[in-house]
Amino acid sequence: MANAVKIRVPGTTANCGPGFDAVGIACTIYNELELSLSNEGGISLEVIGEGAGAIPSDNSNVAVKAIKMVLAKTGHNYQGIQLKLTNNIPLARGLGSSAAAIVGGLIAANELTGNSLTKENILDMATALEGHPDNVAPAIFGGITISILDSGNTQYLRFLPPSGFSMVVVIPAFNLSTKAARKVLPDSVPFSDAAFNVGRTALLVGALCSGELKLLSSALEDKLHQPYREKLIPGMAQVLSAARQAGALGAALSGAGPCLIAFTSSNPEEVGHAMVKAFRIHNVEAKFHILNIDTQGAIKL
Ligand SMILES: Nc1ncnc2c1ncn2[C@@H]1O[C@H](COP(=O)(O)OP(=O)(O)OP(=O)(O)O)[C@@H](O)[C@H]1O
Ligand SMILES: N[C@@H](CCO)C(=O)O
Repeated sequence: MANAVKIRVPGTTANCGPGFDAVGIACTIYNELELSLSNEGGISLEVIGEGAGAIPSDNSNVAVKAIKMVLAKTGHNYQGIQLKLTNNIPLARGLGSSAAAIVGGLIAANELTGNSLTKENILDMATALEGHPDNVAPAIFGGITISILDSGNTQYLRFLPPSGFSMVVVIPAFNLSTKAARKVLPDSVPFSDAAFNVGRTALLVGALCSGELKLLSSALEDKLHQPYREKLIPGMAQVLSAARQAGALGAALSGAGPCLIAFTSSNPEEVGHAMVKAFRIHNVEAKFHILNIDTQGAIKL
């Protein structure tokens, strides 16, 4: 058996309202991925926690795809891939579970093959596997990231806000795959909706950079994806409104959903309970986590 490595990767909330496919925040909820590579044998997988019994143990596993991508790129021919996943990030809920698996797989395989890839190489590879950079960038670098694809390369900016806030993530008891949540999006949008989002996204980044958090109320508004995804999440508008009424600075869909996220600087418990109650009125059971910004990104343990 070749040496083994353990990587911890944060969950992430993407879009943050208007910043579709571009803005993401690393959150203090973590998965751990332990990898061993050997010359013989196939794929073996142990999953503890979220996704146990549901995550595939063959080549369709996104962590395995990521590991194989590194092996191919670095010219290694290991046949044995032994994986142990300890998962806290719920699957297909909008907290970047697939990004965490991809980033964990890429970084672990890079560690075991001589660390020849830079974090920027890892970001490009992760974006190629995930399809968009907004979850993988904060999972790698921590903090808040703005990331875009430019001629096949991922450009990113990472920063931390000057003043802290809590994120209340409400997790309903049903899955929604990103694939399904992207299918409901239109091919084109009215010019006025695009302009609406350009302004809100600029305001969002400015508010987060400057600490002018009271601007989040308007800065989290979106017309590019949330209105189309609302039909997939019973009670979404009412839950977001309940968060604001309970004192949140603003609220939005987390990633592709179905989690909803509220940003608050004072009373996260109250906001969480109000959101869960609003979901229950629509016959959706839910629980909430109070998360902060993870500043480290993926690390070797
Ligand atoms: N720890 C894991 N190991 C391997 N595969 C995983 C793991 N976690 C999630 N996946 C795969 O990723 C899929 C979920 O990805 P999807 O993009 O739909 O949701 P998400 O990443 O949780 O949400 P979002 O992208 O909206 O934040 C799962 O169905 C599973 O196939
Ligand atoms: N930007 C992505 C995030 C989910 O992976 C989306 O909204 O589809």
